[in-house]
Amino acid sequence: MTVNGIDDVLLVHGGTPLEGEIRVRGAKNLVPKAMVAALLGSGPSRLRNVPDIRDVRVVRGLLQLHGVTVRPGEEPGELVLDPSHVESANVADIDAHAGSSRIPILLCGPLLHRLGHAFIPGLGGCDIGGRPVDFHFEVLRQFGATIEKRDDGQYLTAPQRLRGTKIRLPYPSVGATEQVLLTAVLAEGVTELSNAAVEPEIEDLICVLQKMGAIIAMDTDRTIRVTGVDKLGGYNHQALSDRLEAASWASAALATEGNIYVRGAQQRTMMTFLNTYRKVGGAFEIDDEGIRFWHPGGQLKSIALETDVHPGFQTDWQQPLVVALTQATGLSIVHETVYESRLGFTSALNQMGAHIQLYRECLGGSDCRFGQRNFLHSAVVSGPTKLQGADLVIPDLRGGFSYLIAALAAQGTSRVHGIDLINRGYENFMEKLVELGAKVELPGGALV
Ligand SMILES: CC(=O)N[C@H]1[C@@H](OP(=O)(O)OP(=O)(O)OC[C@H]2O[C@@H](n3ccc(=O)[nH]c3=O)[C@H](O)[C@@H]2O)O[C@H](CO)[C@@H](O)[C@@H]1O
Ligand SMILES: C=C(OP(=O)(O)O)C(=O)O
Repeated sequence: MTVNGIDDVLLVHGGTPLEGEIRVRGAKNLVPKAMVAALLGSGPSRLRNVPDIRDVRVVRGLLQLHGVTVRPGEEPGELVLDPSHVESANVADIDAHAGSSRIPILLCGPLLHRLGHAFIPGLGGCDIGGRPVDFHFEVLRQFGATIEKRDDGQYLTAPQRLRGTKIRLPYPSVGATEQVLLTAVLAEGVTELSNAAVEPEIEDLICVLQKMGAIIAMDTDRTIRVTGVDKLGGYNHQALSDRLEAASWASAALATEGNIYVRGAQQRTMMTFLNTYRKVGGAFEIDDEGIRFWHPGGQLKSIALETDVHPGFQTDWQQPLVVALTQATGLSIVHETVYESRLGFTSALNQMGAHIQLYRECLGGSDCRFGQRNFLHSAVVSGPTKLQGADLVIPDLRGGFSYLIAALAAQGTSRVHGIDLINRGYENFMEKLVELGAKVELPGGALV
């Protein structure tokens, strides 16, 4: 594997606890959506705390193709997005963005409002399940859009102004909820969405839209009501920080017996993770600027863990924490209920010496959509096990970070292939590793 002609591999010499301080910035799962929201405004928007990750670069390119001017603002990490010239956009090169991320589908509503038509190329994102987008197209149809599937993507049109509607999602999908929000705000009349996702990144997107002039009410029962308005302005917003990246570093501290202060980590968005971390035996201390995570010594404890929609245990926290669970005493149970194929990454951990057995049954509590359907979506992790360095090929974003953690916790040297994928959602991760004292090398002995 090469990226720009350079071997896409990192040598990791394990066995050193990660110690020090790193900073997380705006959330990968909020910032690109807030950038898309800027398309809805009649004037420029300012987004602060933007991380330098590939998913942000992809959306920036997509918006520029559609005529949005995107430029750095006055402070570091600030973007100014001006959608004044969207009507004259030239989107001939949009195919270049096929397979790049999941965000293009969220352009549907804004483009239908602005142009009356949209073209959405094939989507990317992590290969952790089928990841259909049927809910998205169904809700767009309900708003009044027509959708035509062609070989190169989906063509959408809105013959008239989109109309508010009443929608119930079959599952509280994050993306489909965002699709409804970004479409309903400028639709005619009221939209009522039930069984909505209520992740903190969705609340933050609602804050962005409200700043633009939208009228959105959230009930306690997963119902969101949007009263459409005729026009929205720009926004000025500080993006919520990345609770998923923060939890990855917390898991790294635990698995390597280290101590990491994560500047930017927020208690409010990480409560469920923090409870689980404490049950496993991890220690943390919260202050106004961030959270310190560390291994307090002694044995870690096995737990039963089930991923779920918010406020449950977020699925993107699962893979990094599983590496720490290989170091806990006894049998841990992990039931993945959000993605049917998010445990495949464990086979490489077994090659390193872990004992993780996968099951088709729903283990550890409730039945989920994947029970009795032949998906290996439950795991039993027995520990503690000593890990040995190995040759690892990164399968997906969080799986990739998990392999880095495993390699850092292992004895000996690992070659981790495909590391560029991690740049999709972790800002400057190699520099951060070095700051934390990790012994990592690029091929040929180059220092990171
Ligand atoms: C860029 C981004 O924000 N990604 C996040 C987002 O992904 P994303 O928005 O893609 O995830 P969803 O919440 O939509 O998916 C949840 C489940 O719903 C299913 N589904 C979804 C849509 C649909 O039309 N049909 C359907 O069946 C999916 O296959 C999956 O099983 O939320 C996930 C759940 O918190 C996170 O893991 C991802 O990190
Ligand atoms: C699954 C993830 O992201 P995406 O939806 O962008 O693939 C993730 O961030 O772990």
